[in-house]
Formats: sequence, C-alpha cells, structure tokens
Amino acid sequence: MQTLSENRCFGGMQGVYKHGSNACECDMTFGLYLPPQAALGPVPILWYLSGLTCTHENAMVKAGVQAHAAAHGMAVVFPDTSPRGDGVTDDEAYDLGQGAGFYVNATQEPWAPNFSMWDYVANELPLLLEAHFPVDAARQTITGHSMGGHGALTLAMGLPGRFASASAFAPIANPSASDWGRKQLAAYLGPDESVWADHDSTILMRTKGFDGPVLVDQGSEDQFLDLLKPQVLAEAMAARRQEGSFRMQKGYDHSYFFVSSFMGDHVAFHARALGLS
Ligand SMILES: N[C@@H](CCC(=O)N[C@@H](CS)C(=O)NCC(=O)O)C(=O)O
Repeated sequence: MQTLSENRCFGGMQGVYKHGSNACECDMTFGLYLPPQAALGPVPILWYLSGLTCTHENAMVKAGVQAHAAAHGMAVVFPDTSPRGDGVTDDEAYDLGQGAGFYVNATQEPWAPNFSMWDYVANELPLLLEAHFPVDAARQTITGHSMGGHGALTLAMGLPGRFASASAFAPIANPSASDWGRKQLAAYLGPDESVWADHDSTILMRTKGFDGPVLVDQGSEDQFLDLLKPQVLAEAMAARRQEGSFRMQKGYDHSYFFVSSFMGDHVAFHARALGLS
C-alpha cells in the first residue's frame, strides 16, 4: 500500500492511500480520516460512499465530516466509486462505468473483470483497513450520498450484523424503477430483474428491513427527485415499521451544500448507535 498524502486535520490525520485491489483487478485509491482518539487505540469506522462522477476526493474535501468524526472519535473511510485506469472498461456516459460502479459485483461483459465494488467495500477494503490502521471492524456504521446512499442502504441490509446503523443523503432509493439504475443494473447484472432486488433499497426495505436505526435526509429542491424516488423508500420504511427517520429538508438541493449541512446530525446519529454518546 502506498501513502499518497497525509494531512493533519482536527487533531487527527486525513490520509489518501493507493493499493492493488484483487476485487477490482486494478489500483484503487481511498481516503481515510483517523480522529485524534486513534492514537490511543482502535476506533469505530464510518463508511462514506459517494455518488455518480465522484472519486474518493469529493466527500473528503466537501462533506465537512472530519470535525464531527474527531468530536466523536470515529474513523471515516472514503472509497472510490468504481475501478479506474486505462485498462478498465468505461462508457462515455457519466452514469455508467468509471465513476459509476453502483456498489455491485458485475456479472456481465465487459464489466465483470473489474467492476466488483460490492466485494471491494464489503470484504477487501475492511480487511486492508484492519491490517494497516487502528480501526475496530467490530464497530462499523455506513452512510452515503445519491448512488452512495443506495450503496450504504443496500450494503447495510445485505450484510446483517455488520453495521450498527445506516444513513443516507438523497439516496437513489429505487434504482430498479429509475433511469438512475435500470440502465446500470442491466449492464452490470444482466436482464433478469430478480437479481437486481438485492441492490434496491426500497425492495430490501419491503422484504427484510435493517436491524438497527436508519436515517435518511432528502432535499425538497433536489434537481434529481424524479430519479431518486425517495417517496417509495419512505413508504417502505413506514410499512415495515423500520426504526429510524426519513426527513424532507425544505429548500435543499442535491449538492454537497446539502450533505455538509446535515453531516453533523448523521455522525451524531451513528455515534449514538455505537454507544459513543
Ligand atoms: N453530472 C450529473 C450529476 C452528477 C451528480 O450530481 N453527482 C453527485 C452525486 S449523484 C455528486 O456528488 N457530484 C460531485 C460533486 O458534487 O462533487 C448531471 O449533471 O446530471
């Protein structure tokens, strides 16, 4: 593993690291914020999964999460959103291929060799983090924005017992019924829609729910509301009696100005679920 940068940040360290990934069969870059408490022993992990067009960097520099993570003593991981590089398949559309991995393991050509973001986030990266940094994999929580909100909710419901709590900012809530989803799930997973269900948080909420608290924030002026479909997720949460909250935030759009405005609430929510506060 190679250190690309390390910067002191709110008493802890914001690092960026690169490593050869077996899951994605290419080099992968991720950000990791370690709070000051990591100097004393292993700290819990908050995963932040980013949205379409993002790398590890967007949330790291714009979500304003480090101050809150330092206050609560949590590490924050910022994985990339897809495999990358000259040898990795891409598409000219911004919402397919590099920058748009959708947190699935592709089974279809030409994507299958590299696009295994589910395995990368669920299996490979946690082991790498535990081996190299003072983090406690027994205490994990997860959040994300847009495509990353979709990833956070589907990983949380798909890996029962892994995460103490799950949250999302403007998640792609029902991808199998959206143009942000149908094209990508068909490309990565093939035409059989029954296979897509494990990657649709509304369907997972209807069929199994999450064994822990869930927090979803959505801006009422989000320019992508028709693609995100928050209302069906909110309905599914109510129908399941899912512990948690769905909050419609008046006047907010889809940007990181929205994400950063509510980041403090999300970190405090995860800290409570972990018993840190
Ligand atoms: N470029 C796309 C939208 C992409 C987009 O809004 N991406 C969000 C996540 S879905 C994002 O975080 N963009 C990067 C950023 O704001 O830093 C479009 O114009 O339709």
